[in-house]
Amino acid sequence: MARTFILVGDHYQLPPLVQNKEAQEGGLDISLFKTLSDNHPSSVVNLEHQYRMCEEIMTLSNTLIYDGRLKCGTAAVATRSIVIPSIDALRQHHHNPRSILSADPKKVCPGPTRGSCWLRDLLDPSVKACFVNTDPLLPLSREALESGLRITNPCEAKLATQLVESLITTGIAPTDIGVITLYRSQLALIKQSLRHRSGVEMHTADKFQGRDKEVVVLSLVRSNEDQNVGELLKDWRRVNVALTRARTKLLVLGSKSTLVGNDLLKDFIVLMERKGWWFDLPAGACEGHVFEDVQTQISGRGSADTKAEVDFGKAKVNIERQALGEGKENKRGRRVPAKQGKLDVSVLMGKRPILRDIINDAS
Ligand SMILES: Nc1ncnc2c1ncn2[C@@H]1O[C@H](COP(=O)(O)OP(=O)(O)OP(=O)(O)O)[C@@H](O)[C@H]1O
Repeated sequence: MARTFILVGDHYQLPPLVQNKEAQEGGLDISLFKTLSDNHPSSVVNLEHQYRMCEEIMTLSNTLIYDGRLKCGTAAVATRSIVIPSIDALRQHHHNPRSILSADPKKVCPGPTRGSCWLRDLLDPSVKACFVNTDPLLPLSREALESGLRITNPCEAKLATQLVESLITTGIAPTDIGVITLYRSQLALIKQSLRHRSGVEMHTADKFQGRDKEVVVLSLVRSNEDQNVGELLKDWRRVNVALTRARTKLLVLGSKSTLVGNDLLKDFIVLMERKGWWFDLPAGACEGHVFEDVQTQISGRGSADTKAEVDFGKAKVNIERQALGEGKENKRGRRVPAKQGKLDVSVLMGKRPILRDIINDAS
């Protein structure tokens, strides 16, 4: 037996998911690492230098979670910023004299000029950490409850898609881009609209743990009148993971008026406002630009293909049907209906909101 052992880890991030009730009651959802850290603080050594995030991005978790203990490993890490090879290419997401004829003149973005084009402003390399407030788009930016169970935010999905498309248009490699969201249903929506962008990694926060990307677009989803941020966002370890995956650019899409309903997220909002790392989207932001594929999926206005005139909600339903096997062909080429089991959600969930969110995440 060894006389000394060293455990390396970070109990400020998510622990393994323990679903078994007996195991939970026996305390197995608390890691050995956390137990030892809490009981023997004098034996803990903090590894303070990090080499992933520029200073602005590090400041978020440093202020909210790590009590200022983090430091950038080198000056180069602290000051790093994204290189956008051809910002002028954003022009191709703007209307030309012909396409403008079929657009709503009140919403059209006139050109990729700083201060008047939200995509240009957010893509600027000087924007390293930014809260992108969706409240000016209300009621369009409200969350939606699919089948009374799955939470999505179609407006945020559209904004995330446009940001990713713009990053790629301006020369960022798809493999340098990550999209993070809390809910699997929201992830399905974004994956559907970015299905042709195979290099972009899109995961829930839980699955992104341990990974990083040059740029991360984070969709927080929740936007409601009750200031209900949901159980997933209430776990500060999940928030910590989500805020620490980007190296040079982190764009957080969310509703200020909803997120201030939770103490930690309120602190986050206050910090972002105080730092000026804040962007209020202009009303009509979703419709001001030209995104061929996105437009056709969401509003059907982008092309003459009438088959594509489906809204985001239906697009999502389609992918879910594929996942269930519905509509697959059998050997004779006939369409076969999906096998469906019925789940009595009210019996399963009772009054347990955390379970509702976990089901959302796992479905
Ligand atoms: N000494 C170093 N010099 C330069 N880069 C480093 C160094 N150590 C780590 N990095 C970089 O920092 C990032 C984070 O490192 P790593 O994934 O090992 O950290 P971690 O503690 O496991 O992170 P997390 O648990 O938050 O995912 C990686 O992109 C890695 O390449």
